[in-house]
Amino acid sequence: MSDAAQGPARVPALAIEAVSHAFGARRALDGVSLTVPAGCFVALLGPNGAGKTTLFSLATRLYATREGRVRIFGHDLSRAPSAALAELGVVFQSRTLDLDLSVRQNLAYHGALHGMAGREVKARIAELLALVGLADRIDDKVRTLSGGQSRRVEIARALIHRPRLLLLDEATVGLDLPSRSAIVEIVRRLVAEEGLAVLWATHIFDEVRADDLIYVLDKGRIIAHGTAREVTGAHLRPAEERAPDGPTAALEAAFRAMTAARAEDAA
Ligand SMILES: Nc1ncnc2c1ncn2[C@@H]1O[C@H](COP(=O)(O)OP(=O)(O)OP(=O)(O)O)[C@@H](O)[C@H]1O
Repeated sequence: MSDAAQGPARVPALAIEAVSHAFGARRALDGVSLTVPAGCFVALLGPNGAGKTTLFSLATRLYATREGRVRIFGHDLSRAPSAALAELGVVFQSRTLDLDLSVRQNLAYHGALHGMAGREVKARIAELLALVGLADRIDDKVRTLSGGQSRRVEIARALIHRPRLLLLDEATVGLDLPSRSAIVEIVRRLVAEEGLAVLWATHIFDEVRADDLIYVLDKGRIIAHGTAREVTGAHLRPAEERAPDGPTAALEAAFRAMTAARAEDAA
């Protein structure tokens, strides 16, 4: 029996197993394994150059997986790419909306690419724009939107075909605090209310909550995983863990300690 046939409760939304990737002699990912359970928010934390975007490029089949395996709701991305990709929505790090088209046109184009019928696309656009709080901007050109608003349109676009897994690569980078909070809030609501599974790549610690599952990626390797609370506890002495600045500062301190220890080992 294939993994996809075992029933939704047991099959993870995303299962990355022992994936490696090299650009020439540079090994960007080295035996990375990571699981996003169905209906869960998982954060992928890593500094610049850790390999987050490379991992996303493999999980979206932008790059072929040569070493290891990627499965989306049990569908092997190499062997059954259509079934796997039908379950997947992606918000890439760089902006990809057409600035001279309206919000509606950008979304409708994407719906057509997924083979959705016109009436279905129209209803889905209305539903999604209400969800991201942009119903009143439907006929405005994307050029007239703020950075945070365009990001929200990109989230709506990624969800147009009703995927059950959403990958976001540093979706809040370059945004001010209120815009960042609004986006994190929308994504967390989708997880809580719609049962969406999310892999949220970031290097911003205050976007992670103590109960979130996190994976810490550094120089192409997963160096810690568990809940943020567990990872913080495992890598900090108790006095630091009780830092007055709270869990964000504790997580950041734990992260610095882990990556610094690896840098010393490598020296
Ligand atoms: N197309 C490429 N050609 C050569 N090397 C690359 C390429 N893309 C990434 N790399 C290298 O692979 C490593 C991982 O890069 P990647 O972009 O995946 O990291 P990242 O965690 O997404 O970083 P950032 O947060 O800065 O986007 C880096 O050393 C980078 O220089």
